[in-house]
Amino acid sequence: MPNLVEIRDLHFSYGDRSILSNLRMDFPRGKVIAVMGGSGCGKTTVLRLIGGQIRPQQGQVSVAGEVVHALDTDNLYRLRRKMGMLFQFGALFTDLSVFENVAFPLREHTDLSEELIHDLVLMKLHAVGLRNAAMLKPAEISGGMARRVAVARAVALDPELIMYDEPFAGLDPISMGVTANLIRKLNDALGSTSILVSHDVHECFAIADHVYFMSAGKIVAEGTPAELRVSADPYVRQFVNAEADGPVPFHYPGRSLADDLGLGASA
Ligand SMILES: Nc1ncnc2c1ncn2[C@@H]1O[C@H](COP(=O)(O)OP(=O)(O)OP(=O)(O)O)[C@@H](O)[C@H]1O
Repeated sequence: MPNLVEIRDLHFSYGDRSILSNLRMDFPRGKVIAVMGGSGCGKTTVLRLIGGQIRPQQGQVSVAGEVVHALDTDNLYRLRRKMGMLFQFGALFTDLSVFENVAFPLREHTDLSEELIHDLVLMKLHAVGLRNAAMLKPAEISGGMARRVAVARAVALDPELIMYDEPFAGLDPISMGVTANLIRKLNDALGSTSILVSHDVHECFAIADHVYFMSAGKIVAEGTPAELRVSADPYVRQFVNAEADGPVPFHYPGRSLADDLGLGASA
């Protein structure tokens, strides 16, 4: 099957508040796919559905041919071992060294010997350029370096699927570029599939094979970065050009300013 992850006819709500509706997405093997959209449009919710942390009310998510929410707990854990996740802000365990942070998933999910864990951790840290920082604590490294450690931890188990939730948030432009290149390089070196949730048009367009744009829980546009750069779609234009107003309004919906100022219909 060419797609590692497939989402079909997916509906999800928190209580009676609809978050995602009628979602259809493909994540082909070996590719880096970006999921972009404004705050609160449901991007993280998509990642949580893929990881099986929450269940859809309708439709399905399949990963490597298995329907995620149809699995029992043991099989869900087995499937999750194929997934690496970099959480928003890539939080590290502050009281563990860089080495121990990357070793953590290996200790949690495998019975590998201490010697093998040592070598695997150093190889992952080498891949992100931080082998020589192994013994430092998170407080002793920069924010950009910390993000690279979080990337090394996300790929510690050589996952088939790597999910990055806002990997560029809070980084300076140079660290952003470094992190983006790393995501692409690791995806290709490991032969994995990466899903990149982000607001950052520049970095996503630089490394993604395919981009989905979401708004209010729906896919409103998709394509390769090259296609989207020349798209006339107003939503894509607004997002790519970072315009305050467009199909996504700047103002929270409600009464007009004239009404609030008591200026009446003539104003
Ligand atoms: N546990 C929850 N209970 C109720 N509503 C929630 C819960 N988690 C998220 N939401 C709501 O679901 C919507 C989608 O959230 P989600 O985190 O998927 O958005 P997002 O696109 O990832 O946003 P951001 O880019 O700001 O992280 C938001 O309106 C949020 O308030």
